Parts: sequence; structure tokens; C-alpha cells
Amino acid sequence: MIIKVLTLFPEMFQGPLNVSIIKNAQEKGLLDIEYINIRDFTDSKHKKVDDYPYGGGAGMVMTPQPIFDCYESTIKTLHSSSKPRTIYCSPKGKTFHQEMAIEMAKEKELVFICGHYEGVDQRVIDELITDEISIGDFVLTGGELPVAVIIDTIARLIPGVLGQQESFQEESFYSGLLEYPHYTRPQNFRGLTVPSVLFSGNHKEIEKWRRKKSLEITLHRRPDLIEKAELTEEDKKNINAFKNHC
Ligand SMILES: c1cc(-c2cnc[nH]2)ccn1
Repeated sequence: MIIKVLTLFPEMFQGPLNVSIIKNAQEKGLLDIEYINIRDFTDSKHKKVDDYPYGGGAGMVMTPQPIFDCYESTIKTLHSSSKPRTIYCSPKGKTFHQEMAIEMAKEKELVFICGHYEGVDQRVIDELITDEISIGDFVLTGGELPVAVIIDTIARLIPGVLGQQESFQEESFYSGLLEYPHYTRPQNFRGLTVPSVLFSGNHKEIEKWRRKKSLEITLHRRPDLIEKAELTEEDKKNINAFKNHC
């Protein structure tokens, strides 16, 4: 997958997307991320990329010219003849979730445009953006961190990125329920012990315990997910038992 990130602050990405799994994915050639500095495309002699908002109000708005020129220069380097999927992150966007990550991970090329300050001129969104996405109901300093989050969720779904040891099948939001608790060595840490079923070697019992914990955690923290999940008869019995104990 080829990802182009149009941003005023390429340096913001050097930490999270240049270590561990995402770094390995790039080294393996499974993922190619390029950061393009929008400021390099301004035709302002003072390198301006923002201006005061029409109509007044606090903050500055990113002007359209550098973004349009940066975008048009970028998409010339892409292979697909059609307009690429172009994502802009803002609190006004559609709330991001795992299914969107799974769908985006199927794309060959993705372009991200990062807003900053009060955001970008609306004409950028109207003309260039295919997906306006929010990662939650809060306001950040800009679009860079949400873009890093989205790239992380997509990259780990690309075939070959996760090694044999790692797996995403059972992770939260993959099975539709929240994930069961994880434990590792030692069995007894400062008197805190691991549930004995987990080192019983009885895989059927372990799976039953894990499913039951997922249901219990989901029922308590995200009951809305229970409604959407595919439940077995045993799941339904366990849920009723939890409800009767509450
Ligand atoms: C996506 C983007 C943002 C955001 C962009 N610029 C300020 N906040 C907040 C939440 N999700």
C-alpha cells in the first residue's frame, strides 16, 4: 500500500510510524508512506499557508492554494488513474471504527490531508476530500495525530504486516466484542496470580473462559456492542447469568 500524507508538520509522524510493526512493514515493502510538506507549495513570498477567517472569529484557516497545488502534484505520482481515496480528519467527520479500517486496508493507495489551526478552507474539503473522519468527540491541535492513528489501524491489517505471533482475529472490535484479559509470566507476581484455567492446557476450557470474559466486559462497558454481535446460545445464557448477578 502507498500512503501519501500532506501536512505542515512531517516531523510529527517520525515517532509513532517509524518504530515497531509499522516500521517493519515499510522495511518489508508492504507499506510505503511519504510525507509531503504543504508549505513547500505555497506561492506566497512569505511562505504563508494560513490566513484570517472570512467573517471574523478566532484562529487561522489554512488557505486553499498550497493544499490544492500540493495535492495535484502528489496524485501525479500515484498509479491509479481514478481519484484516490483522500481522507481529512476533523471533529465533524464520520466516527472512525474498525470496519472502516478493514475497508480502507483494501485500497492500493491512500492520501491524507492534515488540517491544522482552525482547519482548512472549505473548498479543500468540497473538492478534494472523499472521506471526512473523526476519531472521537474532542478537539485536537490538528489532523496529524488522528491520521497517525488511522494509518496504524490500517497498516496492521495489511496481509503480512503482523507476524505469525501477532494476530488481529480476536482483538477488540474484530470479533465484535471487547477483548478478554491477557496474562503472561510470571504466574504469581507480588501475590497477584493468573486464572488457573489459562495454564491448564485445556484449550476448549480456555476458549470458553475467554469468550465468557469478553461477554462480561462488553456487557459492562459497551452493551451497545452486544446488540450487534453474533451470539451463540451459550453466549446468551452467560449474558442472562451476568444480568441476574448485577
Ligand atoms: C479527528 C480530528 C480532530 C481534530 C482535527 N483538528 C482538531 N481536532 C479531532 C477528532 N478527530
